[in-house]
Amino acid sequence: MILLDDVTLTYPDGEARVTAVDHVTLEGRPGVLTGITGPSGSGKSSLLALAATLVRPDSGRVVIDGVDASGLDAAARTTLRRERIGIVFQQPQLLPALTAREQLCVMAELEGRGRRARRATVRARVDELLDAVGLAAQADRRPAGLSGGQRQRVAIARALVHEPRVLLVDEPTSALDSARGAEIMALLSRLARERRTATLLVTHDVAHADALDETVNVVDGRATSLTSRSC
Ligand SMILES: Nc1ncnc2c1ncn2[C@@H]1O[C@H](COP(=O)(O)OP(=O)(O)OP(=O)(O)O)[C@@H](O)[C@H]1O
Repeated sequence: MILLDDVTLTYPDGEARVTAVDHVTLEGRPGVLTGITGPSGSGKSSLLALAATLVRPDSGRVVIDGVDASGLDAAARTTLRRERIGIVFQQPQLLPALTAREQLCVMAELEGRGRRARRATVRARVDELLDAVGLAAQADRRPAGLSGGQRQRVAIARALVHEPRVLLVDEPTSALDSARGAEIMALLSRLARERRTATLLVTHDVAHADALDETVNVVDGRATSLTSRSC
């Protein structure tokens, strides 16, 4: 679970400061895909950066799985991030020389799982994830041999290698046509449900709102409305 509790974030702007996030409270619960929508400049990316513990709020708390990240130093926040948070960026950012399977294995090694777990265990986990994102047949392909949607699927699987409790996704459909975009949104919805990951997803694209369980609309740094599919 992730809770942004009454968070405010400002940036320096000449002699003054610009308020990017203004007293926002937002919760991501296990198994729930929560969308963050709003116009350009409204503060969506800043909210995601707060959730990722990449920046500290000026006020308010960011609580991840019961741990208040706002009180931690940079090293402890990095550990928290590496253990409990997965991030999918707008562009998949894959390494050109590595196959889909290797992209995930490298991440498993970086996260220390390669040392702790037997190689065969890591390989089984990586293959299970590639299967879960529909890429079992493409596991040995490099990024150049994959479509844009397939590359984004690799990035999603890679973000889940260390079994994070929280998944943060930034505009995952912006480089895809609407059919591929809808497939990625359906995949993220299914993964959130099946893996019980609290998923926060920034999107401009209202066309994909159906896949979201909840939507927080942000305008001028403030959360103006919350819609829930279950209501
Ligand atoms: N590093 C920064 N320094 C100064 N101001 C910033 C910085 N990052 C964002 N801002 C300002 O904070 C506000 C919110 O920006 P943010 O990028 O979070 O919005 P956004 O909704 O993600 O926009 P977009 O959809 O265009 O990516 C804007 O006024 C922006 O200009």
